Amino acid sequence: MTDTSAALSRVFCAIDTTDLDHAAGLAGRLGPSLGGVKLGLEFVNAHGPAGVRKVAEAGHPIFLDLKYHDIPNTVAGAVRAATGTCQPFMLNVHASGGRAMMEAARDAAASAAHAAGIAKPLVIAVTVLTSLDDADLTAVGQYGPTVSQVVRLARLTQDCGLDGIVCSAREITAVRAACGRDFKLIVPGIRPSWSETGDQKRIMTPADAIRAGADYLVIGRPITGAADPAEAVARIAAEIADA
Ligand SMILES: O=C(O)c1cc(=O)[nH]c(=O)n1[C@@H]1O[C@H](COP(=O)(O)O)[C@@H](O)[C@H]1O
Repeated sequence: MTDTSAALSRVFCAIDTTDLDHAAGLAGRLGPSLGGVKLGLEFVNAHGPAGVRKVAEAGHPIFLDLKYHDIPNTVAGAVRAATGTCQPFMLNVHASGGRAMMEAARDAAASAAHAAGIAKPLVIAVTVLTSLDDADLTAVGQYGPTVSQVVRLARLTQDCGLDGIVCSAREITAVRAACGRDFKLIVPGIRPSWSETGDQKRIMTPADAIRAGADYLVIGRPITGAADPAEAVARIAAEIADA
């Protein structure tokens, strides 16, 4: 990849904050080529759908990251409500919520988007959080290397008719082999060599993750915690463009 605009279009910036003005201002400063903005539990619990709509005024597609994990009826209701009020480009559930829950989420997103006359959001499923490693999985009773659990949940997600998954860059090759090229892979746990790891355990650099086959990278603190977030984004785009 040689074009920095194309590189930037693969990046969703995770804006995890309770400060509405900061979030909206940051979204406006990150440039029109940015793939999108991810808003999650911290921001949405503080500001709700009205806050999401405010940040969306910057013009970026919104990844609504609320990681739904509940009984099918409850998740369907949440997805229906969120699709109408937040009009996200993409939203997520936990794959470990199971088949009926994922199918309910898929159908709710489609029917709510149809009713609102908007495009159906991509519905994706989180496999194994990037903050977990093999030992953490074993501690919660899930044995076997993390990659096996990710591939198992990726196959189930695809079989339920969802659009893709969230996984770490380390599982991309195995998931591509199992699920093919068209299944969307959204990849957090991205750490440029110049950034701090923090609570993430399964990490990779932006360039290596794109090289491995990620569709979108989700990057938060390396951008939002930088002295100059726009400069950090430009640096990441240049690294990806060189990949
Ligand atoms: O679904 C997600 O977005 C997600 C899944 C996952 O396995 N790991 C993960 O880090 N995320 C989110 O991706 C973002 C990563 O942020 P940073 O660690 O600051 O780059 C956070 O907002 C997380 O909530």
